[in-house]
Amino acid sequence: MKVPSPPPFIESAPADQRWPYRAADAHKGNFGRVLLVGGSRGMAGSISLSSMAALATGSGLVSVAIPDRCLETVAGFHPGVMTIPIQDDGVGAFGADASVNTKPYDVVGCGPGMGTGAGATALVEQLFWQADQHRVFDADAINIIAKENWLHSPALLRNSEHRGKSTLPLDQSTLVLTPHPGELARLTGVSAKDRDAQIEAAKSLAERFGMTIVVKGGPTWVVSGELLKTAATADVPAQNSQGVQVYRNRTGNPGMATAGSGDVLTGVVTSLLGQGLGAFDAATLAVYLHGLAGDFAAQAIGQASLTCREILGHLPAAIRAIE
Ligand SMILES: NC(=O)C1=CN([C@@H]2O[C@H](COP(=O)(O)OP(=O)(O)OC[C@H]3O[C@@H](n4cnc5c(N)ncnc54)[C@H](O)[C@@H]3O)[C@@H](O)[C@H]2O)[C@@H](O)CC1
Ligand SMILES: Nc1ncnc2c1ncn2[C@@H]1O[C@H](COP(=O)(O)OP(=O)(O)O)[C@@H](O)[C@H]1O
Ligand SMILES: [Mg+2]
Repeated sequence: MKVPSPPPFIESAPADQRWPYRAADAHKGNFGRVLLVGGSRGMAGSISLSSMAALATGSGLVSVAIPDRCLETVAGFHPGVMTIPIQDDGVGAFGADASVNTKPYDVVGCGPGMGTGAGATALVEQLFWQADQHRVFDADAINIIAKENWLHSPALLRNSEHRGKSTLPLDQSTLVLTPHPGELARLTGVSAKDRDAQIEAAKSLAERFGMTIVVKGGPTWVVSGELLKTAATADVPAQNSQGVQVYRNRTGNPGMATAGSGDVLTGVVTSLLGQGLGAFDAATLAVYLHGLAGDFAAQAIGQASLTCREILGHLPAAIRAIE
């Protein structure tokens, strides 16, 4: 099989034509069963924002797995979101033996507001292994990978022996990471002040593991090794010299530098993966749409007053603009 050549650097949004089509006889099962994992007492809003963003961008069914003590809080945000209580450590974080059944879902988004304690670490480790399923890791899921040094010493994964494997699956083409510059600095060791070096470090990870990385900021970049690893699963090995796919987003504004705005993005990326887009397509369309919603929100109320609520509230207008 011929290894696909990487697309050229994409300057403008390629996203406009790619909104998932809705057939006349469609039902909710056609648009993705989404699971979001995260939250803790004090940061229940984060994962709730992700869940509402998933619903607002077309997901058919959205469930949120949260520490038991947060269930009523999260359930109160949106009546369309289902909640799954997970073992609690007694004070509103995931308990040390926390685990989650991901089988019924098409995609899992994980990380916002979950902290980096024992239970959160156990959940992220579980999900890290499940490379046969699309996953989005944000915030504390990324912080945990960095803290545990799993990308650089995958054998450190504590459950390795139980799974009969000694190292992390090197094909992580189903994984999307959405770090802000602080999280990317923890993951790569490259300072958040050196944007160019951060993007290069993200490209190296994308190339090595096939993963897709959304390097958030103004502007946001998406780098992806998805095609390389997809090619590697056929009858030829990955030819990493082919390079990674790179996209620079052109929507968004500094008004989006406000708490919870990244949590909304996590929900949008997860939603689009659940609707059948590949990792690179889902990530690029999500950042484009999220930025456009932020631009509409800024037009409506100004950058200073912009909050995560307004980004969420303008997602429908952003979708209408690109449909
Ligand atoms: N409503 C909620 O419950 C919210 C919960 N959140 C959660 O709060 C926890 C901590 O996340 P935070 O992101 O606040 O904290 P972090 O400590 O991860 O990030 C903040 C630090 O990262 C660096 N940083 C971030 N963006 C940067 C940029 N654009 N350029 C340079 N440096 C940058 C800065 O050093 C900054 O002090 C996570 O679990 C997160 O999901 C946040 O998502 C905010 C909303
Ligand atoms: N100056 C900026 N210009 C454009 N977008 C920005 C800017 N600052 C932040 N954003 C966007 O806002 C979001 C912030 O994400 P993050 O820091 O994870 O927020 P939180 O964790 O509070 O939800 C990202 O999508 C990022 O691209
Ligand atoms: Mg964040």
